[in-house]
Amino acid sequence: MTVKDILAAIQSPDSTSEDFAALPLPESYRAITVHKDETEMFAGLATRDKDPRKSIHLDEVPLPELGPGEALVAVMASSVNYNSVWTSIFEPLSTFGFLERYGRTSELAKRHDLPYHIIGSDLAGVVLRTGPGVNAWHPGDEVVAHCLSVELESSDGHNDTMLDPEQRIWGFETNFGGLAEIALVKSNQLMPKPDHLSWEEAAAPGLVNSTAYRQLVSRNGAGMKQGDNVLIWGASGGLGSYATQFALAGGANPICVVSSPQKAEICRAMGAEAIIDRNAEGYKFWKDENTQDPKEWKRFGKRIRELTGGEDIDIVFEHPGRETFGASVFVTRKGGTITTCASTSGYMHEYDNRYLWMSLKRIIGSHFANYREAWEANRLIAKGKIHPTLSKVYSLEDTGQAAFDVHRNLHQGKVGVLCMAPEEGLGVRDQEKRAQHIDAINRFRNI
Ligand SMILES: C/C=C/C(=O)SCCNC(=O)CCNC(=O)[C@H](O)C(C)(C)COP(=O)(O)OP(=O)(O)OC[C@H]1O[C@@H](n2cnc3c(N)ncnc32)[C@H](O)[C@@H]1OP(=O)(O)O
Ligand SMILES: NC(=O)C1=CN([C@@H]2O[C@H](COP(=O)(O)OP(=O)(O)OC[C@H]3O[C@@H](n4cnc5c(N)ncnc54)[C@H](OP(=O)(O)O)[C@@H]3O)[C@@H](O)[C@H]2O)C=CC1
Repeated sequence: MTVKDILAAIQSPDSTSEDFAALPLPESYRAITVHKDETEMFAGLATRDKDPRKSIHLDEVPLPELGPGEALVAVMASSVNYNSVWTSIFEPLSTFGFLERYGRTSELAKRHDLPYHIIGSDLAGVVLRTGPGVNAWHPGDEVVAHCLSVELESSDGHNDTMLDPEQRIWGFETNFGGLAEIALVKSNQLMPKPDHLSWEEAAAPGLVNSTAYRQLVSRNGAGMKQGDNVLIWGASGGLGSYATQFALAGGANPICVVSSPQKAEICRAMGAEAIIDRNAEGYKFWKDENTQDPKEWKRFGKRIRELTGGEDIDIVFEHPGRETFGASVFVTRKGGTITTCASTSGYMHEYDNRYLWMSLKRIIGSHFANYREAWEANRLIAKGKIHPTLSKVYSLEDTGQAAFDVHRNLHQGKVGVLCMAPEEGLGVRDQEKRAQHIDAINRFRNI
């Protein structure tokens, strides 16, 4: 039995759940990996010069054993997330440390501690097998998977599953991720595939859409409300393209920051009106590596006031980190919120704390999304309220180039990867719903 036979079953309209259950599984499959014996390959290089094309491999790997509460999924498509860029440049840590630590927790978790790491935290595909105790999902189900892996044996995570002490991001802090022909997930990661989308469109939103939902909309994040002025950094990027949609759909007023006229145009096409091209306007928040320039924070704030009719920012959607954080804290209004989920440009932030405490502002740390938030975010995609922001699609062989594009900020929105799917555009089940949203679905394509 080979991956080709699985693909034939997926592509046949007559395949039943019983057919999928009866399909023998292959002994091995192709997967995108990084190698443990290469973690020092970029030692001494600047972050920018670490090239994912050199560290990312396409390997034939053995099929992992299926455990209780788990599912093996045939992956039709996946997407590149920035966490795969971090993995491939071994920053800020090598992810093999996460796999070793996980491996020490139980006999079953030992499977994850391997000399190769199969990466990827998104997928759209078809369930092949479920482990003991899985009743809600069956072979043949068309699914997407969110990337929250939790054990839930401690009460700490029982109200908010992100607070589980054994919380991990699948395909980053666990092995057997989505950039592969087959993936291993916990069955609670599975959600119905939005039926009006192709495989690659369905695989694009997962991680970033769920993260933006918690960070901006959920009460665990900023709890955005109608009329809020929301400053969105990287508004046409992975996270930002969903934050912009949530702001617009929720009656808020996004102030979109981007770095080119082309990206500004995408934000305008999404419906945003207040757009700042940080490149054209030449903001330089740091005079040198150690000194910020409050005059530049003020110039930025003045520009925001021009765009809002004199109002300041209720919520900052932060992720660039060191480069922007001082400005983000400054431009937030009295009582406003800075919500952060990352530090792409550096994790040691600096800001003037007087502007935080004297103006009663809050900084909220946010990370991915709990089970429920991920489900709600996927539901909005399925209902056609929020749309995938897929731009370019690569083959599995070219994943290194796809990750390079994201690392160098050469991409727009989300970059997709075809895993088992032989071509783009397959897997759409509801053409009528698709037709209603086709312009929005294609908004980021091939630009
Ligand atoms: C969904 C997608 C998301 C993204 O894309 S996010 C972006 C990508 N992700 C990242 O860049 C994050 C990568 N992760 C990390 O950098 C690290 O993962 C952390 C910095 C988050 C954590 O570092 P660590 O070394 O794993 O953990 P420690 O807590 O710093 O160190 C563990 C030791 O420190 C002790 N410790 C922890 N808290 C305390 C405390 N409050 N008081 C005293 N000790 C403490 C522990 O017990 C343990 O000790 P013992 O090493 O001896 O076992
Ligand atoms: N904690 C979590 O759960 C999650 C964290 N992340 C993290 O968030 C970060 C962003 O992810 P994602 O949105 O997918 O990545 P993308 O690269 O797709 O988008 C980020 C955007 O940020 C902007 N940007 C980058 N550097 C700077 C800078 N120095 N100053 C201002 N703007 C900048 C760029 O837009 P432009 O050039 O147009 O301004 C870029 O398009 C990554 O570090 C990632 O690891 C992502 C998802 C989940």
